[in-house]
Amino acid sequence: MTPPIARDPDRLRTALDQLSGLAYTKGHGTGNDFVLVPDLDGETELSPDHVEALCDRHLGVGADGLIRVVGSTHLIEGRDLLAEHPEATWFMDYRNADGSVAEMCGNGVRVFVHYLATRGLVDLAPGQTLTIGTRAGARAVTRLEDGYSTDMGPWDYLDPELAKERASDSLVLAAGLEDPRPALSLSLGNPHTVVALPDEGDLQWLDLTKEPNVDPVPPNGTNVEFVVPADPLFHEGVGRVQMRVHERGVGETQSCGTGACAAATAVRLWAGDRDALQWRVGVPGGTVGVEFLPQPDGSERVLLSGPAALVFDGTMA
Ligand SMILES: N[C@@H](CCC[C@H](N)C(=O)O)C(=O)O
Repeated sequence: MTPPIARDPDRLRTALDQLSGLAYTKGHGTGNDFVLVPDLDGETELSPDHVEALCDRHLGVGADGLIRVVGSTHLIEGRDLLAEHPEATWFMDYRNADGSVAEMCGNGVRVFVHYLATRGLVDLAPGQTLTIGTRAGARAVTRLEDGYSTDMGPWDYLDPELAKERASDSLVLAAGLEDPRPALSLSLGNPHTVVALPDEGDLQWLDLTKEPNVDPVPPNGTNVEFVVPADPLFHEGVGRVQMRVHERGVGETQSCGTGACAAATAVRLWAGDRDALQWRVGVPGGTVGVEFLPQPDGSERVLLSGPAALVFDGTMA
């Protein structure tokens, strides 16, 4: 991640000048906010500088990430996916605020589908499901009365060799913690490293303006989730976790959907309770639901549910 002090305002201003006339929509899922750029026919080239400038909270629109709304036939990753999933005709081209590409965004996928549904680009009534393309593969998103539920695919250990029989595979030190703490790295299509803290006081006092130190750092970097399991952990059969997150390519965000799935997965593994299928994960921007669906081959698919909102439309001056 680029340290704020290294920001180059001239480079970002130049990038913004090149985007004059660009239409966008601002949206969010539990406070994880995005600039959505409709590019239905794949005609808009967005460089890392363009993305960084649009996401800049001082010079641009401001967001944790950018989502290009594009037909799957208009990018290589989309065309590759269409061969196996011809129904995935829309592609969520997601980028982090620093301009880097990420495989998946759990909150973004709901906001993306909400955009398609409310702008009349797809017909999607509550109860109906739409499959969309992402760099982590096809994802089925079901519209609910009050939000969306996404089949995020199976969770996995980031490094199955290292982690399978162990509760942790790395150490994480963050500003506000006295000592490095054990952590477990998981994949939800993108990489996550989950760290448990003893209580909510520890969570509140973390300073996530600085990037946490992960040792060893996974090959493609990682999002870091700090979690506090509720006490008692279960209420009416639902597991409860509070979380803060430092996202790869962004910094601290109000919420991270894939991160919430990783947090529930790690806490469930640590609790040793594979029968606990329903979880609620509290984040600074709200609450999301996580459900595990055991599969005949022993894997478990993860369902993520939560709200999606569009806030305003704009055009770059
Ligand atoms: N906020 C997202 C995750 C976005 C990508 C992440 N920063 C990465 O680089 O993997 C979510 O809701 O999942």
